[in-house]
Amino acid sequence: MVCPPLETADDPCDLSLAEALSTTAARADRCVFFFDFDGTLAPIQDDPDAVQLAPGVLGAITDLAARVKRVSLVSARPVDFLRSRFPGVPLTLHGLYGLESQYGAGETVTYPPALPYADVIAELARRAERELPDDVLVEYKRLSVALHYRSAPELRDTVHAWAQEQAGRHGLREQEGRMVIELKPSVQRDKGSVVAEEIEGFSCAWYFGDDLGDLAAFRALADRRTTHPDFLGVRVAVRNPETGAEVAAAADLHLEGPSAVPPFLQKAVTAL
Ligand SMILES: O=P(O)(O)OC[C@H]1O[C@H](O[C@H]2O[C@H](CO)[C@@H](O)[C@H](O)[C@H]2O)[C@H](O)[C@@H](O)[C@@H]1O
Repeated sequence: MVCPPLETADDPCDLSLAEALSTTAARADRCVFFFDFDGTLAPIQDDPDAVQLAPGVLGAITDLAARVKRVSLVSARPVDFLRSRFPGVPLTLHGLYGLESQYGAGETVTYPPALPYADVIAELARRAERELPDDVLVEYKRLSVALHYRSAPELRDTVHAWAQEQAGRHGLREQEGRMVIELKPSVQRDKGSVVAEEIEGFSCAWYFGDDLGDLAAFRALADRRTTHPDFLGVRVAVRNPETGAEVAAAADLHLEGPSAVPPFLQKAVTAL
């Protein structure tokens, strides 16, 4: 565990941040850095389409990508959206919780078991527009649909009940997030399986996340540390008032929001 730099740890740490960075530097060619997108690299806004990177993120991620073996985004956003925010940066992109991926400049590939769900998801998005109150924002993403209640938090129970019923009826999975619930295919693919797959062959990985969907990725790093004691896995929680406590409790290190990520990365790049 890495000692949190921003607060006193309850548990004794067996690795300081300085040691984690020096170990990472020694293994930079076998190290991968993972980042969630919303709430981690970009501040939360009411309108998902309007979201932009926090100042300094583009430069910091570009610099980091030149120093370590791989930088990957692991997000619930579609790959095309992620690419639009990082034009020309050499990243591996995992969108829709890993249901689609783009490796380098290659084509976007879809996780095949999810494809049969495309029609039901499209129909569900249309029904959500008709059946849910106008204040619920329906974000259709080809293989999943996000039902946002950020502008009307009092609708949370209504939205959750609708989602639960539809999930049961169509054999879908629910994924809760920050003022949102998503319906997605019932397949064995999430941020945890993406990370578990990617870290094969690496001896070092960092994961930065802020939301409940990121907990599976944190667990993948912890599991790897259990089976490979020499593996360096660092879980970084980006704090927020919504899901922050649960995510922070599972992390080794805490940052105070997306704006704290670029200065932290620039320090890391200098250390590497
Ligand atoms: O895995 P992520 O990259 O963190 O994506 C999770 C969800 O992020 C977006 O929703 C969240 O951010 C919105 C824009 O700031 C905000 O309005 C919303 O309340 C948040 O839940 C995105 O729109 C969703 O599709 C993602 O599932």
